[in-house]
Amino acid sequence: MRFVKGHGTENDFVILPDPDGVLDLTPEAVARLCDRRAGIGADGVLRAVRTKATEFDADAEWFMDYRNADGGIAEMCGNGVRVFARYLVDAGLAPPGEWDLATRAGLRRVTLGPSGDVSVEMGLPELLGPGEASLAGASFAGERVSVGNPHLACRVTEPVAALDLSHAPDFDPAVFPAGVNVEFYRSVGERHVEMRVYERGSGETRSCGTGTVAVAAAAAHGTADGAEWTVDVPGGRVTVVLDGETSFLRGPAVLVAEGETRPGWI
Ligand SMILES: N[C@@H](CCC[C@H](N)C(=O)O)C(=O)O
Repeated sequence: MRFVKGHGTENDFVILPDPDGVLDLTPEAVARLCDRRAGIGADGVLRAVRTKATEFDADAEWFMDYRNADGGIAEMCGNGVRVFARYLVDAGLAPPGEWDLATRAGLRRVTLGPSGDVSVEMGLPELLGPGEASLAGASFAGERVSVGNPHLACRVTEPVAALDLSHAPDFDPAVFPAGVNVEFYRSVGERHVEMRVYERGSGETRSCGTGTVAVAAAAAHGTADGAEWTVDVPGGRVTVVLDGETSFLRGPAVLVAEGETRPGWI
């Protein structure tokens, strides 16, 4: 099985080229690929399949089939879209410029040159009201946000580096029946926040694109039309623009390796 490895602010992915949709990608295979000791290691898998080879009906040539490291399916992955677009352009499967790709959360418009940062239109983040999570016995109030996938953005006052994210935050499954990605963010300047995240299905990651949009939306709370937010994550920095009708996520997308899994391993 051919693969490419890439990351966006160190949120890393195994990309599986599967233009004709012939791969039988089981949750177990995804978990093995993502295993950091016994596999290639990644926060998730991006299967690159032509939309016409899927059950989805969308006006885009390519569909991003995203899976979390535990093998579960998620609706959207902001950094994944950026890395996926960089892969398609690098492989000559899509042109530099502006075009749509299909995801389970709908079409996403990407903008990119032959190299460098990738920007993706993420849609309007939906603020859904208050929520709560607890971590190491402490309770954190947050804002529930949908960016196609579910988030709880919790504002904190201490540096986020001080948080113990070695265990998953607890939350009320009645409030988050499909699970939730939990972000902790602190304001460090004007429209500038630092953030850490514990992702559903992947654990703590060094960045989460949809999470950065959720955090910017929660911090702005509907007051920042046209405003540009800087979000620092453990893996680097991204920019989020909220314009009242949609949002944009911009940041680096890097391909680092490619190869072939050993026959019979998966
Ligand atoms: N890292 C991603 C989000 C991936 C999906 C998430 N773990 C979920 O289950 O919703 C991003 O960059 O947005």
